Amino acid sequence: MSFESSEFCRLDMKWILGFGVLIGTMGYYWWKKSQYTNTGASDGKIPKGSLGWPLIGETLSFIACGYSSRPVSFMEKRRSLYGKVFKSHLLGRPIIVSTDPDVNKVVLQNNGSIFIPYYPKSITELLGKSSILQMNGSLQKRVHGLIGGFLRSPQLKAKVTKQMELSIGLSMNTWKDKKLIYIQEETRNIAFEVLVKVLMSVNPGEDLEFFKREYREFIKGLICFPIKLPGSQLYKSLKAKERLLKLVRNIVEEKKFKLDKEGKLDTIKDVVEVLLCDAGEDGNEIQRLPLDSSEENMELKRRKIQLSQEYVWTDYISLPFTQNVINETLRMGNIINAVWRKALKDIEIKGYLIPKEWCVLASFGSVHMDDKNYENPCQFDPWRWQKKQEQSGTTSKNFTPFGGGQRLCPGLELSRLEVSIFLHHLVTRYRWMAEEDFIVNFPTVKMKHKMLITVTPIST
Ligand code: HEM
Repeated sequence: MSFESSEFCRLDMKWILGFGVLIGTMGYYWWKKSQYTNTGASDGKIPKGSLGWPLIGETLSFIACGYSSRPVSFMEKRRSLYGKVFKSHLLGRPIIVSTDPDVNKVVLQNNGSIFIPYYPKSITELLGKSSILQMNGSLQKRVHGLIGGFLRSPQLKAKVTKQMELSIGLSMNTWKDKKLIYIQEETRNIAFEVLVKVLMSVNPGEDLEFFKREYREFIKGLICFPIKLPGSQLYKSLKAKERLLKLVRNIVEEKKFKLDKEGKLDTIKDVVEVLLCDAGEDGNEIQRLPLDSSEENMELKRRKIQLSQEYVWTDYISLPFTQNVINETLRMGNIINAVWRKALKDIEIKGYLIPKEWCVLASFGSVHMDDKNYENPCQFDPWRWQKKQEQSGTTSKNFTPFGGGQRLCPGLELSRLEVSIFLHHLVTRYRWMAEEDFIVNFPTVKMKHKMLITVTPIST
């Protein structure tokens, strides 16, 4: 290439680059402006906030806060700048973030008609189109009703209780010799075993180990960059899902074959059978005991031994202080810290406009960790729940670990029951000292060092 032509090329490149930057900047400002003004008649009422950088918006600080020990700091910072409801741009979408319990309540209560679930792409890719979180209208209601009816049924709870006792017994019997226990691993294994049993009647063995292994890989991709190339986390998780589905399909086919052959099932054993038979049962009332001290678990155990009685599932959830401990754990743990929705039409809540097609992030974590709703929110204080009835700040709109409205978690009672059983056997069999540890919130909530404890058996 001659001097002139390479010089021309350099000049040309400068022009192209300069032009590119100009177009890019104009595009950015046009794009930003359009996000403020594309709402026609309702212009000007969109909550305040920043849309951040083109394309990535404020995603990087959102994720960085998620990895920190205080994931709600992303919300807190913006709440102090713009108010309880603010605008942002996350994971490729303009979004309205609500840390206001009243707004969250309206979002939860208007499922289907105004808001539909709208989770990040990695989640929807992994859960797939047939996930209940992607169902709407009458189909969602029907599937929710079937699953909920089954999960709340006293028969299932009785069965889960026996299984939990068995699993916990096997696990805790080995603790005497170990002394050092990774409590997170133990509880995860127990909960997983019981869940897979409840869903598909899978017993300990090769299949269960396969489920555990693949599920671990699957869950890693729930919040990640939505890139499906070989080697990426999403790709690996999708492959794990394929392998999981293959096994699930085999299990369902076997059950179907049996059902077709025999015409009906004598007893319904798991969620898959509920869905195949399309039948469910309603839950019953829980009797609460008047005790309210931390000794209640010991008291229950002594009573059971004295009367030579077996535990029934209602025993475990009748202990009010234990329920307070679980409430407080759910409040601070924020396992599901927010739900994601999309507005089907323009809607105004408390003076905030949520334009059609915009995404809404109803942040439960921010409400649970707000000192306006909970005094000293960073302090683990189960006693606060004893005053719950009198405290105006601790009403149900301020406590939504299981969501609300039509999509209220159907596994709510079962989860609480499982934790109650575990806590009962833990506090009545062992004393423990915990090593220092802290919560990691991304991509799922867990303890950084798997929560190591040193246990000492107690005699009763
Ligand atoms: C501590 C444990 C759990 C927590 C914190 C939790 C939390 C939640 C939340 C917040 C939602 C609402 C999602 C939304 O509105 O978009 C939900 C939905 C759901 N949960 Fe749970 N959950 C737990 C355990 C379980 C268990 C054990 C099961 C089943 C055995 C379960 C099954 C479901 C289902 C099927 C839905 C979808 C309901 C629908 O969209 O109609 N959950 N859960």
